[in-house]
Amino acid sequence: MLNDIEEVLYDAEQIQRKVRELGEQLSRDFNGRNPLVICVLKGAFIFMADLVKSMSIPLELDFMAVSSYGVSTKSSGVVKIVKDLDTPVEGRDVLIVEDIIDSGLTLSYLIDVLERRNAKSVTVATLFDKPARRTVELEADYTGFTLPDAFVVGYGLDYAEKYRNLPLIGILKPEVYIK
Ligand SMILES: O=P(O)(O)OC[C@H]1O[C@H](OP(=O)(O)OP(=O)(O)O)[C@H](O)[C@@H]1O
Ligand code: HPA
Ligand SMILES: [Mg+2]
Repeated sequence: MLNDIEEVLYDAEQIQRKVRELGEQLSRDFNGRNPLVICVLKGAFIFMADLVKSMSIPLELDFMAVSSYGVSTKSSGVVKIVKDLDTPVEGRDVLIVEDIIDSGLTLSYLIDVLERRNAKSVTVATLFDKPARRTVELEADYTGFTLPDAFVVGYGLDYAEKYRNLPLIGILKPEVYIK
């Protein structure tokens, strides 16, 4: 798997340190609000698991699966809800946990859905951000790392469902996806 990585951007230790900082910050900011923390599957599953372990306040979890990339390094532009939440969001302080914001299409769609369901507040925490690729204007409230304009994998992020289990984040060699 590591043979397919062109460059490691952040190793496991750097990621763990950042996730801990974000968790501590979120614990301070959401203290007393019992947030509904939403994991955007599949990509965010590792970040979510590590993040909530660093959050020392009462909170609830739920999961939503959306997909727009398929077997491609470019967004199809069509965001599909593959699995919806089990919990009503009306009146709740919602914290969306994302692995990466790239074009911004996934997140702008999700924010819209949650606002239409009358969430009390919608806050976004993303571990990675690729601002150079944005097609809709959008910024996260909490960001771990800003990345260059390259297709990355690891720490939950995939190419064609592979590499999610790498503990680091790295740039995928273009020859893996350019045939
Ligand atoms: O800002 P965007 O251009 O919308 O890209 C970001 C989204 O794309 C990826 O999900 P993907 O659709 O690949 O599904 P996955 O999480 O199951 O891999 C990633 O996990 C984000 O949710
Ligand atoms: O760079 C990326 N890698 C993996 N999945 C993604 N989804 C959006 N951008 C990316
Ligand atoms: Mg994906």
